[in-house]
Amino acid sequence: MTLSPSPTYAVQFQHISKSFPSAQHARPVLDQINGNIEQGSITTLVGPSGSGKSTLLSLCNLLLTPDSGQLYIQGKEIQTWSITKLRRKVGIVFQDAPMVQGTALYNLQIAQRLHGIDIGDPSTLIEQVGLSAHVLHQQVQDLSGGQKQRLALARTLANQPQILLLDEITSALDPSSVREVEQLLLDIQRTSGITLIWVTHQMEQAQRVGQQTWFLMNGQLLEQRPTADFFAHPQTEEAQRFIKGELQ
Ligand SMILES: Nc1ncnc2c1ncn2[C@@H]1O[C@H](COP(=O)(O)OP(=O)(O)OP(=O)(O)O)[C@@H](O)[C@H]1O
Repeated sequence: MTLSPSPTYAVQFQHISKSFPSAQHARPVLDQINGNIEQGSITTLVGPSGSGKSTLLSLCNLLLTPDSGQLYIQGKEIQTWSITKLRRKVGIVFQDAPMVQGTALYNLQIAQRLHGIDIGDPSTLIEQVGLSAHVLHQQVQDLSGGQKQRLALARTLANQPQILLLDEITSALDPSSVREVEQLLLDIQRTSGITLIWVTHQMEQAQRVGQQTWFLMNGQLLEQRPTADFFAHPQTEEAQRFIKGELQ
């Protein structure tokens, strides 16, 4: 493991720990996490419910801060980033994309209105995520789940992030929309070289999209391996049980 910060890595975790004082259990939610995520790679984060996956993602754009350890984004210590620059560089999309009442266009332009960020041509953005431009004038409450999730993606991509954090983004979609959103992200990743860090509960998805897989359990990073190796030959008993579906 590289201990000195390196810009060849999108993200480096060094001895990262995190607890929530309000949590009922005493153990840390993340316990001494060490690992590097290469620029332009796709890493799937898997593990039982409550293992710390979302917390790990939230540290990467300072929605949360670690209690201890060092976290580097593109070789630069995360606390030394300006929050605006960091949030543009490191985008995040959640399962339930928060939308405000109004048209798709109104939602797409939120960053432009709030922060004066030029998002470019809205039609180009919306077409990039596989929606036709007429959707821009529809009310968001009239969009399907898949369309809303694509809109959320377009809104995040408007900032031209270099790292994209995806938290269970397809778990509310029907199977065909799941595959479409996956393909869309893989295409975007291939053409732009963006780094994807993708939390998923769907093991087939973790295998389809991942190049590397990190397995978390009880706040510990128990395995970090090429995805195919991880699923074919899990090394820890915990991962073996998890892959068999014995741990949820
Ligand atoms: N803001 C918070 N305050 C207190 N405890 C929290 C908070 N956020 C998360 N936790 C706790 O931290 C632990 C890890 O949560 P986290 O959401 O990171 O897990 P996860 O692996 O993403 O789970 P899931 O797969 O169910 O989404 C859980 O025990 C959760 O209850």
